Amino acid sequence: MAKKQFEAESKRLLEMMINSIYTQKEIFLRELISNASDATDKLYYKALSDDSLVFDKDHYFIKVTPNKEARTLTISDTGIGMSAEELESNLGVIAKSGSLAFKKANEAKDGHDIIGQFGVGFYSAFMVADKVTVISRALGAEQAYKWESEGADGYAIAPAEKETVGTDITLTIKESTEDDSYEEFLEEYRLRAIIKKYSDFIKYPIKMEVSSQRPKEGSEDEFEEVREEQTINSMVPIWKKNKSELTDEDYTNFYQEKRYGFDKPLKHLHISADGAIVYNAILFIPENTPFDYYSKEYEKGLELYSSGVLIMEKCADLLPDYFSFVKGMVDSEDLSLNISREMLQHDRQLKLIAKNIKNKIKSQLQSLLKDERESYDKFYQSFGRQLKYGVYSDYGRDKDVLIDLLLFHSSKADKLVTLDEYVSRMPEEQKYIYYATGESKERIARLPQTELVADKGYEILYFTEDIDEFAIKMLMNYKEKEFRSVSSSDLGIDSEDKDKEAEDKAEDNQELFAYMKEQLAGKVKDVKASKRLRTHPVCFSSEGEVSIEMEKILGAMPTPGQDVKAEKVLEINTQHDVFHKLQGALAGDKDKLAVLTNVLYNQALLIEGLPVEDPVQYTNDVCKIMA
Ligand SMILES: Nc1ncnc2c1ncn2[C@@H]1O[C@H](COP(=O)(O)OP(=O)(O)OP(=O)(O)O)[C@@H](O)[C@H]1O
Repeated sequence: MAKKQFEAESKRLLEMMINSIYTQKEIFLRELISNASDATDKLYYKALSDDSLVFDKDHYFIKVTPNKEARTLTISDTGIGMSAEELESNLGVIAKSGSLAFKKANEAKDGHDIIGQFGVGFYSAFMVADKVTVISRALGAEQAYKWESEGADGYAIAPAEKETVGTDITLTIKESTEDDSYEEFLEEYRLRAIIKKYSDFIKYPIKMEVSSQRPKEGSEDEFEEVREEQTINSMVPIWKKNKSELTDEDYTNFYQEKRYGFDKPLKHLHISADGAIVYNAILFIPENTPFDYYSKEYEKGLELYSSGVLIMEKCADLLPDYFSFVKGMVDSEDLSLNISREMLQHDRQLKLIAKNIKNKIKSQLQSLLKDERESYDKFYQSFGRQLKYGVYSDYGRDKDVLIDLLLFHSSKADKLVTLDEYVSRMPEEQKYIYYATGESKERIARLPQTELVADKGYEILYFTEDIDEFAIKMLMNYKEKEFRSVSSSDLGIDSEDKDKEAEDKAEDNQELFAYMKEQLAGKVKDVKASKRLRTHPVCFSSEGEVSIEMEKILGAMPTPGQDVKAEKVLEINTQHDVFHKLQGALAGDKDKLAVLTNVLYNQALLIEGLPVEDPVQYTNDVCKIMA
């Protein structure tokens, strides 16, 4: 059977190309500037093997010239140019990349990276132009040629005049419609912004004539507008510079110029990786929490460059959620781009980079914690909560990465402590890592439930954020020491006398506790003599997985029908005077016992920061006692 070639309907293909590949029109400029840069790189390569050519980088530039009256935008370069045949084959055949062919023929790899590879970027000009005119003179040729096209209808090539080697591409910008404005592509400020955004690190100067204000000659306070040619791009990417040449100030300037944040970076990381995957990255840990950081509006991600050209403004896949505060950029020549350069074809390389970056950030944070504790504390103030969310989310999948980066308030230190610090100073007989939850350190320190643990001289971690206890539940233990809430029914503390005493009291006071329990039916699971209270009369402890703090947090969430309750146990201090009142009331005045029970129950609620269920009843009961 005879084999036939597919026929591409070029017109349709061009239309599809123009209208469906790119999501943003502005990238046409990136594509044309990248082509101009490739054309100049080709001269450089030629000079490597041709002694008659001298390549002096300073002689080459790219120029962008808008002309509002004529509605044109011209991109000129001093690169290698194209002959009539090259115009025909490179611009007349969609998906034919002269640049890719050139790159393959010149395997040299020394930082002059040819950008083009798909052979389609040029046609993106038709997204904003009705007509594209290319005038080009090839290196070594006397005659220049003009290629002109109005898009799908085809193109024409004819001899033309051009004094110097290189290419001028002139776009006749489309008229604006109701939906789309094209005028912006003739505006100086807009062109400058697009160049800065995508092509800032093109290694040849991108020049444009711009207006600026200058003090008038002979006058101190008068200014005049002048037109002058300026180089818009920074050219040398800071990440390609030698680390030893760069100061902290250089990095801070880069951070601010790139508008990664309005603050100063707390720390930077400069990575030049050339292992399994080659990439450069500059990453920043910001000093302050961005105002929208803990909201769903916040978008994580790093800028992604391929050979110095911006591909994606926020590549989310490069950062795990728990490090979403990190800002910065990654540049790699090893990425498999898709045709629009807006996405990556397959993400093996990206996954490798992301993994590498994650490890680097973690080690950076670890050394900050070890060597610059004050800075780490500052960082933790801003982003510690995110690390704790990281421990909790995905069923604790990443807890091992994060566990040593966590800090908590403590009963024994003015500053935040790590779990390692806590465990390393635990007395030998201490079984658990104790924690207590509450609104603030001060309030937690006053909680009756902490009395026994504190009396024992054990350190207590103070959990002041909603996420703390949830994260700890996910961790379960640290260095084989289990976490235990000071409110839990079993504190694992041997206080035999107390235990015995409480058991005897329970025995003796069975009737009293049973009566109180009945009074509080549906509200508490049990009423019993406390082993943990020393001076306070009453408190709650909880049984089961849900703590009282968790009940509060879950109760405050706007999820209807989610009524998760802790199993509360009302603990009574049998050493306290009020206990004798209870005993007396059981024998003589049941009504009074009911009043006392209700008041004690509500007091336990108040201590926990839970709402009193019936404030009128409660105050009336208090008054009954007072009267
Ligand atoms: N300014 C220029 N000077 C010299 N040659 C050019 C110029 N612009 C385009 N070309 C030639 O035209 C070819 C097609 O350009 P086009 O932008 O469509 O694709 P590309 O740059 O090769 O690939 P990509 O689609 O990845 O950008 C280029 O490969 C190059 O050979």
